[in-house]
Amino acid sequence: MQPLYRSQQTKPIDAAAADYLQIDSYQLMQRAALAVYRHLPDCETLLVVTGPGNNGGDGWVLAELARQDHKKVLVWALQKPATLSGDAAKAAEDYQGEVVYAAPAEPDQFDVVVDALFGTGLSRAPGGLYQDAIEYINQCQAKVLSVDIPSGLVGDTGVAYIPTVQADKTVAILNMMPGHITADGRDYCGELILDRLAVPERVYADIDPSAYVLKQAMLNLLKQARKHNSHKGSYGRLLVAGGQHGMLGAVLLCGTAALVSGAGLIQLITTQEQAPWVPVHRPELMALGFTGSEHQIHIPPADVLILGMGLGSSQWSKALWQQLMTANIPTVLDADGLNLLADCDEAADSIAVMTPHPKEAARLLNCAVKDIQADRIKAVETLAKRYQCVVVLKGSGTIISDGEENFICPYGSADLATAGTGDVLAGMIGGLMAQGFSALQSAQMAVVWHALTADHCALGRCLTASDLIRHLPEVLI
Ligand SMILES: NC(=O)C1=CN([C@@H]2O[C@H](COP(=O)(O)OP(=O)(O)OC[C@H]3O[C@@H](n4cnc5c(N)ncnc54)[C@H](OP(=O)(O)O)[C@@H]3O)[C@@H](O)[C@H]2O)[C@@H](O)CC1
Ligand SMILES: Nc1ncnc2c1ncn2[C@@H]1O[C@H](COP(=O)(O)OP(=O)(O)O)[C@@H](O)[C@H]1O
Ligand SMILES: [K+]
Repeated sequence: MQPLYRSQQTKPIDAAAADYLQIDSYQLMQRAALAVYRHLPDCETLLVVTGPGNNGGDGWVLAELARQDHKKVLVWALQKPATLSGDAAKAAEDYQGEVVYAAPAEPDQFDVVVDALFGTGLSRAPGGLYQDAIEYINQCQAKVLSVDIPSGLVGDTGVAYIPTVQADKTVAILNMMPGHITADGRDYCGELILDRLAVPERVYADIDPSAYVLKQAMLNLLKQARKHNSHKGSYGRLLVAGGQHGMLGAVLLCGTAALVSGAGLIQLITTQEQAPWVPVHRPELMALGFTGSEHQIHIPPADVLILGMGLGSSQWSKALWQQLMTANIPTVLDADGLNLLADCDEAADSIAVMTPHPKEAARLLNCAVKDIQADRIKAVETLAKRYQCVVVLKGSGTIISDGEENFICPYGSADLATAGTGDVLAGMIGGLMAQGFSALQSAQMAVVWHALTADHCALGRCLTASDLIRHLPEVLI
């Protein structure tokens, strides 16, 4: 799996790469700039906007390459060459073309704008001249190519400062960062290309990544899952509990998704009044009614429990939650199941996977949603360590953690931002666990499958949860 590194880790990576290639850091910068130059869209005229560090250095080198390639190039230097240091100073010195120190008039004279303002060294929100430059770039009609990462986007977290360069294409050099694909990342990078400068991954094998990128190939495991000589009992017994009065849909979506994901036998637990309606909506699903606090539920044998979708927070909800959480069944905890957990101090040993969206994660960690989004990896890791389970932090660039390693999903889109798609995801995770996949594998495969289904449908508008379930099998063909 493709590793993702934090900004602090990029210096040792650069050093290891230079060492492997037996070149110095300036030659590495030249290679980086050439790599980016090769990904430049077809153009005659380009503006290269350079900043104070080595990202700017890449820009100066690229500008000279373009000049030698007979393009009409203009460098807009936010920092005067005399005040640059190290490789960036050398790069500026080697540039033989035209330079300006203020915003060029007629921004539409350029076919392409190269954003070489900030890379991994961004340390705060761009202000003053830098803010003006980013706003200028964003107003240009030209195609925008960002060197390494769009300026203003924080590589470690994917938080986009206001303003951040809105790139059409981003060429990441040597390594990718979590911020390229989680939180705001995918809204700013445009087409994302990684150029490893022909340095094999093993060269930085001793540098621990911050996370890994999940891959479509994970789903191959699913295609091999069914033996000829098997029966429904081979694919597990699953309980799906939730759906207080008026919320039957949540458990129905979850149970149906588990069914389509291949679980053998599925039983829904909902209110006494709603239970008879379950097979009317979906004949393959069995149902059990829970009347309330006085009712000691007879819990059927089960390999996995999915708890919380539409569960609510009433007395009925709490009583059902309490009984099921102490039933010692490996549990996928979602939605209100998580909110009830946030309200109690009890240990919850049976939780195998939890699937919070940022608001649910914020309740569990007793902080604000913006604190979760400010560092999604830290949040998911903290939850995984605290609850000793696999945690799936949903949203753009869903992150999975088992407390040891983190995995980010590069697929999916805001087409999934619609009621009930989270219930579907919980059902898929539980459905895969019932078939014998580990909690981590199930979370990884379900997240990828769920997101790829949205990409496969590519509606560019809301994908309803029911349609999502209907299209799931198409991704496995
Ligand atoms: N090392 C190598 O061998 C290679 C590196 N490569 C390239 O180098 C890039 C990393 O370079 P880098 O470390 O110099 O960081 P970079 O992002 O250019 O800027 C840091 C400067 O910006 C400043 N600054 C930060 N935020 C600011 C703000 N809001 N407003 C104003 N200023 C702000 C910051 O100042 P400070 O925070 O110290 O005050 C510092 O002066 C990397 O992304 C890749 O493109 C490739 O060529 C491959 C070989
Ligand atoms: N912008 C987005 N990009 C990618 N996936 C998204 C986006 N918005 C929502 N999703 C996905 O859609 C699902 C929504 O889940 P959730 O918020 O729990 O909804 P619900 O509770 O209504 O089922 C999650 O899997 C989430 O990752
Ligand atoms: K940049």
